[in-house]
Amino acid sequence: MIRRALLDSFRLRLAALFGGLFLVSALLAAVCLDQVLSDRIVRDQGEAMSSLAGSIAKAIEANLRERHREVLLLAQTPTYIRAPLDGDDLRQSLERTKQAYKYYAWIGIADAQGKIVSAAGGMLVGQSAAKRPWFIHGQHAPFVGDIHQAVLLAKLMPNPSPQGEPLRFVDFASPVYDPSGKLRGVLATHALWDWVEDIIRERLPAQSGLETFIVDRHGNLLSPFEAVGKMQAPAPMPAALTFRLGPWPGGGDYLYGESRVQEAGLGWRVIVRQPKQQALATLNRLRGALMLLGLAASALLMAAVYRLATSFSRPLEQLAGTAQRVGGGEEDADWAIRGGTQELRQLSEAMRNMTSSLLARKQQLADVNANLEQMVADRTEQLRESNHLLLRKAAELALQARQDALTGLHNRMAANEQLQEEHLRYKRAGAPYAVLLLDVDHFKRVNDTFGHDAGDRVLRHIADTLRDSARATDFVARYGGEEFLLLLPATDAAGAAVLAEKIRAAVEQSQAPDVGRITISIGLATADAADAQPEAAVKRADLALYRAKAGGRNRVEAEAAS
Ligand SMILES: Nc1nc2c(ncn2[C@@H]2O[C@H](COP(=O)(O)OP(=O)(O)OP(=O)(O)O)[C@@H](O)[C@H]2O)c(=O)[nH]1
Repeated sequence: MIRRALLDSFRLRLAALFGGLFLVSALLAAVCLDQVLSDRIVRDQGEAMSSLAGSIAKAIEANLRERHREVLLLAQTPTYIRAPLDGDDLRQSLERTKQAYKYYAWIGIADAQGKIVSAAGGMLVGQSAAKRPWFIHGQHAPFVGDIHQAVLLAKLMPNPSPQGEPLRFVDFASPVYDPSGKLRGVLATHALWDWVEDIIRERLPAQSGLETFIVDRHGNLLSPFEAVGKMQAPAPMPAALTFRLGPWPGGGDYLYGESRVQEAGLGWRVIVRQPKQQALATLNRLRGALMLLGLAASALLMAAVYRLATSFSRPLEQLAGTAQRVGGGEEDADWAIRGGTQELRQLSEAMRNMTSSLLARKQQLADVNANLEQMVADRTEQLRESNHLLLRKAAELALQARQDALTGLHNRMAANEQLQEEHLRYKRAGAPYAVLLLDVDHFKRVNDTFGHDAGDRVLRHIADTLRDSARATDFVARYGGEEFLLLLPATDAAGAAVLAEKIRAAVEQSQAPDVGRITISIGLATADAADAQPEAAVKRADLALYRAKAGGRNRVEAEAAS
């Protein structure tokens, strides 16, 4: 998750992209540079080695030339031309010459037959040099002999070399003539090979890692001694070349420079070599330095890009944070950003405007919603009131439907419903009920005599009287025309008869409006277990009423006993 978050970061991605690109560029540049530098370094190193070889060759040449000239000049001095060859003058000259140059191992003179007649330190005097090359060639012309091991001198000279290196010499010889030009003898010196070694040492520090070889014209190694006879020298380079990078006979790759010793026709070559690996060490170091430089520069660039990207991304993060706060309900969040480019400031301004616009619309919507809610509440209240009114009206209507308009008593429909209820209660609980059916006597005459309105008033008077006489639990209804019904719950026939008589008497004794005295007839019946419907009791009460009418009116008549 953390890694994903890191990779998701704008600044890290940008820094990695630029750092990576730079690193790849640096690597490509390093590869190209490597090729160029590699050629350049090989050339410089090769030329340096060639130059070193040249410097050594020149020093050898100069020395050879000097020794050669010294012998030549000595042979032309008067002492050598005129003095006896075995005389003191000549011997002293030989001694002085030997002492003047430390590498002279031997200096002496042989007569025309090759017999050594004088020498510094008296060495080899009396011995024959007739077969020595220096004598053979030196009779005719100045001679410089190739390096050779001591033949005659070896037995006479101590060898200081701890490695057992034999004494080796380079011979210089010159013919000695008398004033008439006749050969008197041959003057010769044997110079120790050490002078060559010293020249090399002077020019080549021991720790340089460079090796120097001297090769004769036959390709044989002359120096160093350890390599003589064990190592082969590479073939001479073409004149156009001064150095070469390649295999060395016998193994290994080397960079080596070569120079020829031009003096005395010896045909020596001086070769300075270095293992290829070592020669290219500078390149390797340079390569490492370049890599390090590339890496360091990449890291620096990444840091710089990271800083730059941070300055770009921080305002964006600020905007994202503000957007989150606005989303979370902080409507007055500040959209201002610190720093950033013109485009980011434009974005910030646009976000601020968009938020303001959205918030204004949200407020409008809230207002509309609030109005709507108020409207719904108002409508609901109106509906509730209408409903209430409707229910009240319905109740009133229901009441009216069961009320007699003239007397205010229950009407026939209400009486029938009440009878049904009471009959069910009777069936269920066994509580008996009684029914009184009342009819105004000769009511037609009232109407006829006093008018219909007076008749109505009489009916209202009788209703009042019934209301006053009956118990609160009794049900009084106008059953039709001038006929009334009383339903008496929990009342037996005797109780009902008492009430009926009380009512009858009350009506008779009352003064009806306009009319004065008025009477009523009453039929009485009680519920019977055999009654399937309450109408049966009403029917029986009606029969009793009929009998009361027939019996003379103003009386109570109970149902006939069954
Ligand atoms: N004023 C008035 N008269 C009514 C009303 N209902 C019925 N009547 C009258 O009551 C009279 C009933 O007369 P009848 O049925 O002949 O009986 P009666 O005259 O009372 O005679 P008996 O019942 O035999 O004593 C009729 O003339 C009806 O018009 C009413 O609401 N108001």
